[in-house]
Amino acid sequence: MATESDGIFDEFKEHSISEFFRKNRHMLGYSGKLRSMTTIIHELITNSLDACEEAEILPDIDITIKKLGSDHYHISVEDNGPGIPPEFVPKVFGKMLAGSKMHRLVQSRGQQGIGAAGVLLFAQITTGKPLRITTSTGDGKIHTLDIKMSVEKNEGDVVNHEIRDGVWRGIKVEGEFKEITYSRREQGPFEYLRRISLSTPHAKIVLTDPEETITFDRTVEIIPDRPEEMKPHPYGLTPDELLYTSRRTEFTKISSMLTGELSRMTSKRLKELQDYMLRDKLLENYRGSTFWDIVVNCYLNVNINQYVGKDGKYNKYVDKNEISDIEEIINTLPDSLPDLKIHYLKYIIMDYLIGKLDEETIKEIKKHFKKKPENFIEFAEKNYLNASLMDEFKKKSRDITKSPSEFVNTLIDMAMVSNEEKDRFKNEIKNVMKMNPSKMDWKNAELIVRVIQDMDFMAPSTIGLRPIGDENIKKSLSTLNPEFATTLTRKPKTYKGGVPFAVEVGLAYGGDAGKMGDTGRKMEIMRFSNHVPLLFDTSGCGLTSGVKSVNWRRYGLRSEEDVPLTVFVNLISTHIPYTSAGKQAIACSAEENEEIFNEIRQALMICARGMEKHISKIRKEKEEEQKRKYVMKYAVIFAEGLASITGKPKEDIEERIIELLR
Ligand SMILES: Nc1ncnc2c1ncn2[C@@H]1O[C@H](COP(=O)(O)OP(=O)(O)OP(=O)(O)O)[C@@H](O)[C@H]1O
Repeated sequence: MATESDGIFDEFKEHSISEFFRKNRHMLGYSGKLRSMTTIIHELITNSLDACEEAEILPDIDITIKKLGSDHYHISVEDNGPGIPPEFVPKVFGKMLAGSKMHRLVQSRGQQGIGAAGVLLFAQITTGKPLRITTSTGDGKIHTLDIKMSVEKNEGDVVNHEIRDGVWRGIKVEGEFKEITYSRREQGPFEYLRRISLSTPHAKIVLTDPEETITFDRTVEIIPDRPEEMKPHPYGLTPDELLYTSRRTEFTKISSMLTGELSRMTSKRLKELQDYMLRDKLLENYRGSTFWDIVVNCYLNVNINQYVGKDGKYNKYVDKNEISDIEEIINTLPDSLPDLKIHYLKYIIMDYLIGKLDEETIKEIKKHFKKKPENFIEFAEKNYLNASLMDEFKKKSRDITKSPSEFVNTLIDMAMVSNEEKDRFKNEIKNVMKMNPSKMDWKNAELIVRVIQDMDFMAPSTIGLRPIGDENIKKSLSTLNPEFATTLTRKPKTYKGGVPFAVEVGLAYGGDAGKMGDTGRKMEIMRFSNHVPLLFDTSGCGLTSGVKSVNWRRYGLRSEEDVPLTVFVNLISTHIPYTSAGKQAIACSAEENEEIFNEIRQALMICARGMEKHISKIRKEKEEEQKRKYVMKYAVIFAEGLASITGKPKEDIEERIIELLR
């Protein structure tokens, strides 16, 4: 019998990631002729800078752009980095989602493993030609490989491979591209390289464009320390990530995987983690029953369900006669229990009931319990619990007994949990910890992640982050010849539980700062992420919304339109939350990522205060100058008058008046 799905599924096919991007090249930034040109340069130069940074080499990068036809160019980018071993070249340039950076928590310009292969794909789909890669790791052999991409397989094919002897180290990528154009306009390679040289002052970049050779020389001779790799912080962990790690780790036990793969997870913390797991497993065991039921059935052994509705909430008023019931219940508490724990239990009973009692009754209760510790009634009045559900109890018990082992002991003391039960759960947890990580299941991953949230960990390490630094940003901004410049590098913080980031900002006011607009110079926002300039998708970027959220008028600017101001913002992180694979906008607006957004605002507002002082000082000086000029005009007339009255020389009087005014 024919079904509706017949026919539809005849067309069902699987596609490779390369096929996807062949059809959706705009997602990688290949849309529009100028943008495509800038994207090629961006992908290749950021790879060169990353490689040099990692190998601690001062980067020397040569870029040549030759025009072959109206939208047809030959581009070559050569670096003096560590080079790529020839066997990796087809993978780097012919395979998407392959690289050395995606799985590491290290601050780098690249993070996806798509860029280089994207360049090859673009050359191939616009000219049909391979990309030529010359590489040497400095071992005396220079390899030249022509690579094409087998799109269906997402693999690189070596079309030609030549080897010669020679002393050289680095990578040269050459290729022909169509559907691109070159211009020195704002979003072109020239401006991109100008900005990258501002944010990477230790790099020397030589651009030979169709007109001339321009050198963006290094302003700093020191190689910055290489960013350090950081392990993920427990707070940022999700069950899915934990499972993912457990399938890839080289550790053979879950316990050693946790201490080995996570930061701040010491063996002491690991022990604590197991205590928390025990607590949660015990509580989990009682899930579904109300606290009241547990208290009544397991501990007090008095049926008091009459006070509790099906939803676990108290459902009727307690009358005066029932007060004696409460007293009776409390009197049934075994004497053997430590005082503190008896009181704790009483609080909860009281909390529960008092929530529904009127003034009169409360007075009555107070009278009944007046022999008890003073803080008892006070506590019950202040903190009454309306809900007696298990979760509420859990929350409260966590607050009261911070330590999970203390809590478990309380449950045992209260006879709510037996020692055998505790040992059974404890063994279960021990076995989980001893298990091979490949055996970890979703349930255990979820339990571990949940209890981690209740634990105290030191904040994630941020030592691996490498800012551009105040001095370097100032040096860069000085190329704009501003009247005033200020910079600020904020202390590193973390977002989404554990990803380290830091914000750096700079303001340059006056001189060549700002960019030409219709009404003169206007505010210019220079966005950077991990030192890489972002030239496109300005309005969709959280860095822009951070800058725009500042009320600049409050800081002495008359408007944003007619001001010579350049705002420099660099976000550094081990993982930049880009909005797309094209990596030109960051998801860090107020709604998307409050932590980053607030840091940008804070940093800008601090810098803006300095700028405001400068602007008001300049304004004041101008006003005074104006006043002085005005008074001087009258000083001449005044001197003339005085000279005719006193008979003294006019010049002498004039001189004295000017002196006086000064
Ligand atoms: N010039 C180079 N020198 C040395 N290694 C390089 C160079 N270019 C690329 N690589 C290596 O090739 C890998 C893949 O590069 P690719 O540009 O595809 O991705 P990525 O830089 O890791 O991330 P993204 O896609 O975000 O740019 C890099 O991770 C790096 O290991």
